[in-house]
Amino acid sequence: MTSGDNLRATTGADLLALSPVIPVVVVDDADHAVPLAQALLRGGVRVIELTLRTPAALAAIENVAREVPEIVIGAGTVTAPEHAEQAAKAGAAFLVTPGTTDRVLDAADATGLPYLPGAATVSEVMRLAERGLNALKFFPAEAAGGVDYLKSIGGPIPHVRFCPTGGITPQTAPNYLALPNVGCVGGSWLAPKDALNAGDWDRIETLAREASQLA
Ligand SMILES: O=C(O)C(=O)C[C@H](O)[C@H](O)COP(=O)(O)O
Repeated sequence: MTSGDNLRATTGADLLALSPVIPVVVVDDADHAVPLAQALLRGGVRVIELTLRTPAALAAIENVAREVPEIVIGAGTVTAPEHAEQAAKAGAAFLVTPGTTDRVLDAADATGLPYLPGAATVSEVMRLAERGLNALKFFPAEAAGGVDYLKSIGGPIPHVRFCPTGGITPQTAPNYLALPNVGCVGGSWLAPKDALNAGDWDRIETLAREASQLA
């Protein structure tokens, strides 16, 4: 990973080091993506995960990759093999999956991009580690057992590190970030739907600034 304006991630471990919080964003309007990315950057957050949950997502990724090169743009909600290729074509610099299947992993590998595969159980974590994947998304973090669960995984499997995501808040994030096997957390709270729809970029900048200072 390099720093400054060329901040990039080449491995899963790099992805965990980009920011204390990876904003997980659902965009309904591709035109929101560029001002959103700019607001996150002003707030000190240099990474964004745009979920492939909406028809606007791929165009949104394309817009950010083209117009805001200073931010590291990733595609989330990669739940099918074809999503990986589509996201890479749109300009995504990394991929995130909520869970894993062999076909999705193969497709993610084929893009050559770094990615965070999702896992929620010890066996899933072990299977991914066998494949050499040691930087994972822990999803759904709160529902699957939260901080205590992750702490327990760190006993037998200390070399795997996580980006827990799902149900995390600005209040609970520091508890996760204090664990040695957590590199960052993911959260949608940085880009609330009402702020996006209202074009309230100042609010998003403020939320980003607060998140970037969590450690
Ligand atoms: O879409 C995906 O790929 C997911 O895996 C789910 C998201 O990461 C969470 O929905 C974000 O969770 P919240 O911060 O609780 O809103």
